[in-house]
Amino acid sequence: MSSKQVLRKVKIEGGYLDFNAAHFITYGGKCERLHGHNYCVMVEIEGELGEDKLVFDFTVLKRITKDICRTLNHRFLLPLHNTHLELIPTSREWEIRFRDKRYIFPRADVVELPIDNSSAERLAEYICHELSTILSREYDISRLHTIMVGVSEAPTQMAYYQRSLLG
Ligand SMILES: Nc1nc2c(c(=O)[nH]1)N=C([C@H](O)[C@H](O)COP(=O)(O)OP(=O)(O)OP(=O)(O)O)CN2
Repeated sequence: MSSKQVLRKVKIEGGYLDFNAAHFITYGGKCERLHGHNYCVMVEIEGELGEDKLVFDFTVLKRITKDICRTLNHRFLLPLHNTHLELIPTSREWEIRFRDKRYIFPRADVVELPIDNSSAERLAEYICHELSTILSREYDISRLHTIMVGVSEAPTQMAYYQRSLLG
């Protein structure tokens, strides 16, 4: 076979790569009503074949992605850096204010995310960063070029985030 560099892609999607969560986003000067989605996650990795003729093991990729989904499942997705919201933490609760609206959530029901809005775009970016961190810490990713995460709120709407894994 030719020794030319060939870029291949692996993708995981479906199965238990999902999480059910509550959220609202702020946009256009407004704050949505609290609602939930059955979010689905997909991951694509581009890279070169390794010795075992795999780009990256599906089984491992699914396990890590499922673990990340589990941290978001059955939680309120709190965007810690949303400047349109006033966030007031107490030892047991998170109080969230937007103008005259006020929510109080038990801390145990909240996942605190280092993002500025819980849009599908930012959730895809967050999951992609978490995944990349774990992959680069625990696996040889020298043959991998890019990683992309997609997050869908519903079958009709999905957002993607892609980043390089090189260097
Ligand atoms: N690019 C994006 N646009 C929107 C996002 C997003 O994350 N990225 N999110 C929302 C809202 O959070 C909302 O959850 C979705 O709103 P919408 O599709 O209008 O409403 P439904 O889920 O109820 O869907 P129906 O098709 O109306 O049943 C908005 N935009």
